[in-house]
Amino acid sequence: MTTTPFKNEPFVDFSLPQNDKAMRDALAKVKNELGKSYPLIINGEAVFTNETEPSYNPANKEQIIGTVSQADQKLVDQAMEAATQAFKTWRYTSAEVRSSYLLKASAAVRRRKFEFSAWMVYETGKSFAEADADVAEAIDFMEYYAREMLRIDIPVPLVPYEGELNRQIYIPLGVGIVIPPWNFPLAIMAGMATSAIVAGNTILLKPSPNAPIIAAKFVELMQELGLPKGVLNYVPGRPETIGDYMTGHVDTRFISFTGSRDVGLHIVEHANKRIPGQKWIKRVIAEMGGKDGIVVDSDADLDAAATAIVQSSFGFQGQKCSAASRAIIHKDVYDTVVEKVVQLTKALKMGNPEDNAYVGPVIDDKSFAKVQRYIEIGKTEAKLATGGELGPDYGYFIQPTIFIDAKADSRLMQEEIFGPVLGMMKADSFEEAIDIFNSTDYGLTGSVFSQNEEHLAYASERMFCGNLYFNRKCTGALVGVHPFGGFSMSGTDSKTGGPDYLQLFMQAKLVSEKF
Ligand SMILES: NC(=O)c1ccc[n+]([C@@H]2O[C@H](COP(=O)([O-])OP(=O)(O)OC[C@H]3O[C@@H](n4cnc5c(N)ncnc54)[C@H](O)[C@@H]3O)[C@@H](O)[C@H]2O)c1
Ligand SMILES: N[C@@H](CCC=O)C(=O)O
Repeated sequence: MTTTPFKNEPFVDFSLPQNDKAMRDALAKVKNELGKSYPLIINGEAVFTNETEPSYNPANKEQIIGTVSQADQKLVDQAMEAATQAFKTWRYTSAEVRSSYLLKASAAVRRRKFEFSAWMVYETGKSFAEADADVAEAIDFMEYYAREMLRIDIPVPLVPYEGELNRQIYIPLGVGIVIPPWNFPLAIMAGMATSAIVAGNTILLKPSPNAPIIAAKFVELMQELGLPKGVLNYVPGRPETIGDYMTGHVDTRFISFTGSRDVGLHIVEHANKRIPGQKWIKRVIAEMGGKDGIVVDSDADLDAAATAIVQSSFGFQGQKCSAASRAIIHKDVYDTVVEKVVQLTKALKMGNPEDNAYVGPVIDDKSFAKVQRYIEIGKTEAKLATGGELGPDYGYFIQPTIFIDAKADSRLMQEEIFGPVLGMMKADSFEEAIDIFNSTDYGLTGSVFSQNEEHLAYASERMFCGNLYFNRKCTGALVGVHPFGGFSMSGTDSKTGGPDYLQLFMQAKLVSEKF
């Protein structure tokens, strides 16, 4: 199958009236669809259960986006059986056919991009631009992985050996459990689901309880495309009811998880217990938290640095694993950078994502309480420079908050908050700034603003993070361009959107023919 070369999906320019109108029309259309009930999808069939869970709009706590049926362990077994049966044929389906489903899906999402963005505005409180970037990334993942599967399907050249024909091929693993987070509810969910299935596996997709409707809409789309039944099973359910059951299931061959450090570590530990009758070591791909930072050198472009700090810290209310929750500034420019960052932050508009406000709500009551706890902790560890107050009480709104004169080993600067809270501190030297950056358990993203080539070379070698950016923000990796994943407690460095990713869901087989 020939395809055009991969290129990233362009972002929508909402400053153009026609795009702004298209988005608002999509919001109106989706608003009329709020409140529906969504079933499990097992073996291509809709399964409604008595147990259901509502998904709420974080910007309007009373508004129900939809209610979702909930799987119990019996239904997980049914889904596991469906996936196991489907694997028997899907595994031998050609790479071209498997890839074609992803190309059709990306085209369908592209046609409906405003609609999918509208679902994210309602279900997760994303601004227009953040929702569009999520949709664009979902399209990119599918376009990229479709092409990657075709590339991997061509055996790599081995050392020639007289009288033998040898080739190394990649074959799928089996039935996987795909467990995405809520914060990139289409992009990461779709990327995780389609990478596993294009590699020839079949899956049980357990969506986040905070974003099950968007996942349901995506699964509907895959079904409309005719994806064979049993390949993608939609199995929402309470983690405490089915989480360990799924990841500890004897028929589970691999787990693709993206989420918090604690849950990721729990899954790694739980999946490593061999179940009687289990014929393999479960493979776990886990992408976890971050405590990312931006280092500003004494010779940096201070306006560019300040803008990048604010974008990286408060885009989507700081609810990104890549978000800059730390700014580490050379002492010579500290006061100037603090002043610029505080000024830019005070200018950010908080409001309803439906009105395209830049700062929307945090995702739910638990996050709302957690961020407030860290603001109180921050007040004991550093100096509050701006923010710290709550927004309108019809949603989970918290002002973008900045603490200055923070200490490297404080909780504020060590623990993932996952909200609109930034800690700023000064470093006596560039080298000390790099040491401070490296002083957490995480290693996901980081940026350096400097015009000193030697310092950039030093950072390239010494800054310990999976995604290191020079003179730009530390969020917004592009599929194929910035393979994404981190070290230490940020996960297994799976590098989503990169040339090594699909092989994580496959195993290499050597075929040797003597003639
Ligand atoms: N490294 C990355 O690429 C990346 C990307 C996005 C988010 N994240 C991280 O994810 C976190 C935010 O997402 P979240 O709140 O959804 O994380 P979370 O860990 O609370 O949940 C992630 C997923 O795990 C499920 N889950 C929870 N307990 C489980 C269990 N015992 N067994 C099976 N599944 C279980 C949840 O239902 C959800 O689907 C942050 O820490 C963020 O840094 C990391
Ligand atoms: N890949 C995204 C972050 C995903 C985690 O939340 C970025 O690069 O900003």
